[in-house]
Amino acid sequence: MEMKQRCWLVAEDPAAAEQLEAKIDSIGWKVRRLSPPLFSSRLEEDRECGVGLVLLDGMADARLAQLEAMLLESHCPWMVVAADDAVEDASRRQLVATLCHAVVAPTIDLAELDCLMRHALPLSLLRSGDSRPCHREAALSADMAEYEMVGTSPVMRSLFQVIRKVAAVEAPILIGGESGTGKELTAQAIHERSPRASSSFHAINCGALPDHLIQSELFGHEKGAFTGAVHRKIGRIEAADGGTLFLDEIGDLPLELQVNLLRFLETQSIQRVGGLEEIRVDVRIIAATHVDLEAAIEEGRFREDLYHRLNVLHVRVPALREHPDDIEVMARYFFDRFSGEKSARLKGFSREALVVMRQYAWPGNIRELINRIRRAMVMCEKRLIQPRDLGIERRKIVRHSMTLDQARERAEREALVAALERNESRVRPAARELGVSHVTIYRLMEKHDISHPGVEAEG
Ligand SMILES: Nc1ncnc2c1ncn2[C@@H]1O[C@H](COP(=O)(O)OP(=O)(O)OP(=O)(O)O)[C@@H](O)[C@H]1O
Repeated sequence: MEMKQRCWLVAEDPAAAEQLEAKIDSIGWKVRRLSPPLFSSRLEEDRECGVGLVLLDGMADARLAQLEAMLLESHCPWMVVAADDAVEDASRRQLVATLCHAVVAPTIDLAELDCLMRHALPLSLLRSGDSRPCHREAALSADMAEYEMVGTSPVMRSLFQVIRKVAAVEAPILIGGESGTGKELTAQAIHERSPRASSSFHAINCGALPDHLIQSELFGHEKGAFTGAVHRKIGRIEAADGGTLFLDEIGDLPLELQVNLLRFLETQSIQRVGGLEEIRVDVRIIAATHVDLEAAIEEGRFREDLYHRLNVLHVRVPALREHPDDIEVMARYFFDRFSGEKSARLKGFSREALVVMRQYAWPGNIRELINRIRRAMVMCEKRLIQPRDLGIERRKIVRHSMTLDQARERAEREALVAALERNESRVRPAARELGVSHVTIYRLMEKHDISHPGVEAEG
């Protein structure tokens, strides 16, 4: 038997409510009636209701303040059932215009009403701080809860799949991707899924430390090893014993330290600066880079042997512009996350803001998205965030717009990822679906840097 969808029905007049309830029930909805007094806490009585109806005809003026407070707290989209003249009064008009999703006449065709209500349902999930689009599978929401990584597009789903796979093995990992795409978050997610999860995760940014400090920071030093070394210091590698060490901006590691790191990866032991003792340390290294390390090798800035040692497993984190379908979901997620900093009046994003966010190229990726949303939440003086609050002007969008070639590349990548995902990463069925040979699929996977489910082993 099919489960009935549930909806709220708010009405002042019990007889009118009963009549409307019978009609809505006849089109397959289970009605939860709310009769005055209307307190927001009553919305807790049934969290399954995904949409609400308000019968405005016959509602007393004195009730409007209660109704407004309740609608403000509610995550549901609300529809007003009212005759034309019921919304002529200015305060009623204001309430309906700002807090309701639709206005329908009491004489509306029931099939039409059913259709409107069903279409409004997904809004309640989007607004509830639960950034899951309602029709995604449960597995996906579990992914997000696990890593606090938001994303439901094929590329992000494929990233979640890779994270799970590489977490289970012990080898070093190299994470590639532009700045602000979520490389550190990915490393953390891998750690949390790995057998080392109960031990610590240490992160160090190789680009942020002066050259003369990095060595003792990573490997530690003995007392008296150099001027100023008044105590023995345990380095980050040793401190991470049993856990995971995340080395961000690995391309910035000075060449002489690259040798030491390589030695550690080969022997699993370190020597503190000024010490002779070989200390065995059990640490999993995850490195990340936003620069092309192969180019750095060509230029003599990065050791090829270290590159192969680190790049045993490779994970690529996509740029935000490669998964524009996630932008709205992420925007709402961050809006909810920072909602403590906003004015009570601010309710969300205008349609125009959502459109420009989708078109913008996001050179700073998710970090930029977060910063622009936080700023907009402070700057916005209206109920809904506008493009100018985000500081995204049309001009910028045009400048970053794609060429036809870029658009083709993107579409090709997206089609490939989606087909592999639909076929559980099996290449031959994906090839059949896309009407190409399996050799072409392998070529395209290499071209677009898409990991094979087995995760490519190098070095
Ligand atoms: N999928 C995601 N869902 C939610 N938040 C995310 C996601 N990816 C990244 N973030 C957030 O975006 C910000 C930037 O992410 P992170 O620091 O992991 O990026 P990065 O690639 O390591 O950046 P950099 O290259 O500059 O070191 C962080 O606040 C992170 O929590």
